[in-house]
Amino acid sequence: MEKYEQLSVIGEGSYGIVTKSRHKDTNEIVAIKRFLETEEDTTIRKMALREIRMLKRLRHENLVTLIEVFRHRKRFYLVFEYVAGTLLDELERYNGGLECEMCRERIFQVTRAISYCHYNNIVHRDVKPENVLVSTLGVVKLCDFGFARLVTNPNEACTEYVATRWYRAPELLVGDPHYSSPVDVWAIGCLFAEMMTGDPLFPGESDIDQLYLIVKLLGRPCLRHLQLASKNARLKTALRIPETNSPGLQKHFSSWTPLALEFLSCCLRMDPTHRLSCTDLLKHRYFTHDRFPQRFLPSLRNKVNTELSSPLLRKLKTEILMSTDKRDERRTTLTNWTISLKEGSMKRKLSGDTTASEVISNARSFFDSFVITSRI
Ligand SMILES: Nc1ncnc2c1ncn2[C@@H]1O[C@H](COP(=O)(O)OP(=O)(O)OP(=O)(O)O)[C@@H](O)[C@H]1O
Repeated sequence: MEKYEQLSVIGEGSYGIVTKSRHKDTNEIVAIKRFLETEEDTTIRKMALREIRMLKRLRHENLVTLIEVFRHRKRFYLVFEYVAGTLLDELERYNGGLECEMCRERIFQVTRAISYCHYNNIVHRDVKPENVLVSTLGVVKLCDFGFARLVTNPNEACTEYVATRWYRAPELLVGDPHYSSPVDVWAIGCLFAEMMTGDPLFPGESDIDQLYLIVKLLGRPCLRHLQLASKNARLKTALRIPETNSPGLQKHFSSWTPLALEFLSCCLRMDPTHRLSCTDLLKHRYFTHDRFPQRFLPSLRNKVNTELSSPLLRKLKTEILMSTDKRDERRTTLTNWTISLKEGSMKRKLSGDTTASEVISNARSFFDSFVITSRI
């Protein structure tokens, strides 16, 4: 801990505190998440270890980068690249909602980040504006994997958890133990509507009120969820709204373009099995009708490379340097390196004699996201 100087507190969560800090030797600005005492408290220990495990598995340009993890006086510390803003800041700054193209850029990146998590069998479970970090150039980096869960067996029951209510899917509100990745898709829909209008779509004051607001706009839950809700007298009251009174999204957002509306409705289907997957959302005409991904992705990659948040670059640089012959760790030019890159089942070996930033930009030109699997 001595190598970092704390500058300010950025966020205080239920399980710890996040500070903006400076690496004393390199002047690098980082965000450090310090968990509450982790030795004695098993919940916090589990939470910290879960977040570390998840973050180590995941590397993507739209996910926050974990630089290092250490323990000091019985606590876990997670050191992240520092990202200057959040979607919540943007929502506060742009009263009445973000400009349409900005909404599309933000939600596209959020969907990419979650699609990558789902591809790796990870459900984030706490997608909300505070957890969508946004860099100065507009690069989205999803953070907070404290609630994230690895799902390998779709029939496995999940434990109940307390994620932010306003973005909670109907299946969570009725206590369906078999929820999965569609809960993140629901949250994407809520986030999108909030970006477009500036107001939270379902600002429930209690779990019952939350379900009531959803049903009031979108109509009744699916049969399975109605059956689950019928076992709970309080939930039953939330569902006592005649179907004809639910205006639906089209009436509610009558000024939206048809494609934006259709995208939203694909996220906010009451039956989770009818919601689109993130992979399909990325192919939705809302994004593709004017070749937006083809224009946006190269510019995103440029931004990422420009920002190549020095922590990420330095971490990778150090990793690569450490695994070379260690002749001179200070030099920026690497010689005779070989790294294997892997994205999903695709593998590629790169070799050369160049700088670490070129290694990374080479890697990025081959893959959207990558993990370095071996280095010489
Ligand atoms: N790398 C970062 N750069 C800048 N800000 C960050 C970074 N990581 C987290 N934050 C800010 O700190 C807040 C709290 O972080 P995080 O959500 O990881 O902690 P938490 O204890 O799990 O909080 P919560 O109880 O809200 O889930 C985030 O919502 C975000 O606004």
